[in-house]
Amino acid sequence: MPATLSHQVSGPQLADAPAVVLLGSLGSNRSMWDAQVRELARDHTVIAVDHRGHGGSDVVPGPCTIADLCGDVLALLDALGVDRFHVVGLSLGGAVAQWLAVHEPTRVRSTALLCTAAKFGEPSGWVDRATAVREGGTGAVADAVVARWITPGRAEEDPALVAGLREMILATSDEGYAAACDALSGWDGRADLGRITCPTLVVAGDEDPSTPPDVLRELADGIPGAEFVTLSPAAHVPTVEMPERVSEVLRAHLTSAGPA
Ligand SMILES: O=C(O)CC1=CCC(=O)O1
Repeated sequence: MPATLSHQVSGPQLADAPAVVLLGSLGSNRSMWDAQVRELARDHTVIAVDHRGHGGSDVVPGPCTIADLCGDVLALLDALGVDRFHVVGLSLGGAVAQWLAVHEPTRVRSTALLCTAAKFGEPSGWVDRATAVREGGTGAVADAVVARWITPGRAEEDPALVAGLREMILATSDEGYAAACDALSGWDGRADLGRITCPTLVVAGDEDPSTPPDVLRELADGIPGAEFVTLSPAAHVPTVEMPERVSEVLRAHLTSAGPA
């Protein structure tokens, strides 16, 4: 049964305005896309979404899979009357975007995969993180996670940005966060990458310790015709660290992918 997802629809809601779905990382909410929403909503219907257990979305107790998260997004889009869409996903959101591109090829117009992976390391790391959060809450991991989101140089210059991101993680439901870790532990999309046929952009952060550029390069190499861009200086969440550059790269991708 799909979860009801908190979301924000921005921009022209006309039949001819292409829809763009924005899906964020583990422990985030849709405010991580605020800058990109402002830019892209000038001429797209932008749907920024909170994953289940994140932001204002339903919390569904117990483990889930990437396919479950995709089912939530598809149910939301069906309810909004959106048939075809571009999907932009960062990290966890990028796994959801990959799955959608593989399994819903007639609906997905293009994908942009930011700071993500076809497999996020060994499953045991995610099982351990899920246990840590179920036992100690998101506070048990927040400092370590936020240190990977922003480059050390930027974190030193902008402690308010770091504090805001930490709050975002702390505001995520403990069970929602842990369930998303379960989804990441079971995620391995490597065998399916060749089935992604839509225009695809892959974006790396040059200082991303979670999904370093070689992981993104491997992802791009597995997807026929994928374009690859590295942002610098950027860690795991460039949408907040270098928002204008991310908006520019996404606009160029959406323009070249076209509405069809
Ligand atoms: O939280 C992290 O360590 C990085 C990450 C992996 C998947 C995701 O969404 O964030």
